[in-house]
Amino acid sequence: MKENSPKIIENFKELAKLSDYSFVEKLNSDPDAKFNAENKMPREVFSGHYVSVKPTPIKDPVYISHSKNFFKELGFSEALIKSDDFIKMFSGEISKVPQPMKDTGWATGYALSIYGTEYYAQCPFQTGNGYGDGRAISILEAVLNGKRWEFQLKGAGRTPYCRGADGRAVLRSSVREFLAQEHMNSLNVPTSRSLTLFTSKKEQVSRPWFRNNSYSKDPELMIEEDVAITTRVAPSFIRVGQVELFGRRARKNEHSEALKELEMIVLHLIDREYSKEINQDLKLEEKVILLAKQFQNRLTSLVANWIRVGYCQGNFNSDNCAAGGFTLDFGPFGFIDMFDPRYQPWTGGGLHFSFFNQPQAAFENYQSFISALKPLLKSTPNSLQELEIVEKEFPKTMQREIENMWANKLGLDEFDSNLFNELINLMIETKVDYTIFFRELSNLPSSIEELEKSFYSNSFENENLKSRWSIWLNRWKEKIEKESKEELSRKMKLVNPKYTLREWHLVPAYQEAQNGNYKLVRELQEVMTNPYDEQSKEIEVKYYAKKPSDYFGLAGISHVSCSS
Ligand SMILES: Nc1ncnc2c1ncn2[C@@H]1O[C@H](COP(=O)(O)OP(=O)(O)OP(=O)(O)O)[C@@H](O)[C@H]1O
Ligand SMILES: [Mg+2]
Repeated sequence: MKENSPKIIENFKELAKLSDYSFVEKLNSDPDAKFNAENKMPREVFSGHYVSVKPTPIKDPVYISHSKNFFKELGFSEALIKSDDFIKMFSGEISKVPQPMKDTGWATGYALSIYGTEYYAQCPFQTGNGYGDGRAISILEAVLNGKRWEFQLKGAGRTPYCRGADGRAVLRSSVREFLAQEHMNSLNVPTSRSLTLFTSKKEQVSRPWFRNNSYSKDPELMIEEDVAITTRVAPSFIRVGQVELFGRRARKNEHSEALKELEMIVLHLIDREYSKEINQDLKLEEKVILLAKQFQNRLTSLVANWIRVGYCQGNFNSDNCAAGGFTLDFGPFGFIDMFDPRYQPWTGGGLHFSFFNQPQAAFENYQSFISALKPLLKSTPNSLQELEIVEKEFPKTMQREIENMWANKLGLDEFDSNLFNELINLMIETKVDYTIFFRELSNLPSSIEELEKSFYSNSFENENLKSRWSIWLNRWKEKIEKESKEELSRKMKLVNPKYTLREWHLVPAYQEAQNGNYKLVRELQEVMTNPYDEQSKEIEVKYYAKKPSDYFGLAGISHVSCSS
């Protein structure tokens, strides 16, 4: 028992000793950084994998929450969250950290493809050289209990990639990201992790938003919001877009080191995210093929998991797609209430990133990733061909993952397309609450009435619909009959969460936080980090509930216009 429990890091000095910045040391830094005093103005970054940037701290940081679970996993003592040095660091003040910690952070450039099309327009210089981490700054790498982690502040001020924006994140979006990220982990879906959440009452920034009780799809005014910094943690923050940036430069031979820099970032990605699966001694081309296969496995499994838990990443561009195959960027996200395959919570996102289109969006990102790898195989045509074969397998792999996921959600040994298609039709026609429906189904109901609490409309007035539901339920029951009832119900409840983080739960939590009351944020954190468990009656009444009808179509609840 003892051997497995992590070594506890009692204080900040011990944490400092464990820092180890191999990222910064192995990769190329932007050679122009030294000519720019602070690197906080938009400018083109032509080469190098990262730019050194000092974060801009938020003044008089106010603690809102930290992840107790993740502290435990890292071996962080709870005392750390009370330490002034720790609070300073994770609210952006790193100028006086003890060595070997570094007193500068780093931001990385990345490219943008939207649904597989390369974009340059979002870069202020129209070259792509000014696009990247505009407000995310990594500040620490450390090996903790044998595992390497990168710590990144979101909302820590301007970088060369800020494009003239303020480099800040507001309290609203930071509360959403902090909670959703931890929730995702507790749903057993791979994700970057939340460490801490701090706000400041001393700085406000403006964001486009809606009037109260508005139904507008477009933002109607600018509102002032307090700033905040969340720290997220992952083995790396390499995005598909980042590999693409170097892939594009190599393809166009933009400078003499371009191909070398692509190779470096790809090998680095393998080191950081795929070292277990890909042997160090293989040749470059073999590594590239394995990377393509492994990323395919992870990405397809990730998207199947998102659908399983009702999550929609409303802006699944290549720059929001982590090359390690985990969830990244909890901005324009939503957890679905009423089932609709076209659900898209973010008004800026478009239908191509809607709920059931996520597998296709993932494929587009995957193709962008593969294109970025191709320059590395120019001199090995056989490997290039093999890579293209792997690429073409994506839809099949995705299909397999999705079908397995549906089979598990329904407690079946095997996917049954007839049963599934009829269910989807019924769910759409009846307007069911996605989470409640599958959780109630996990109780193995004997009649369709037992599922009614997940229905938004009074469907049983429609005899035809009612009889179709009964037929469906009977057919489903025939399929599951072989198993022990208790065991099956238990298994289904492990994949069908009882609690998901709905927007109308988040709204009062961040609104109260804006007033200095963090009780709801902490309550939501507690509930949503145990999403599969039965919790108290009071919690059930409050959170295991359909979206109230007044909220349908309401701006800020049913859809968001600004995720930052
Ligand atoms: N307030 C801001 N100041 C500077 N840059 C910003 C700001 N908001 C967004 N950006 C940048 O705009 C780009 C697109 O934003 P997007 O909403 O996808 O990302 P994000 O939520 O900031 O960050 P991430 O993907 O790092 O979680 C990103 O490169 C991001 O860094
Ligand atoms: Mg983003």
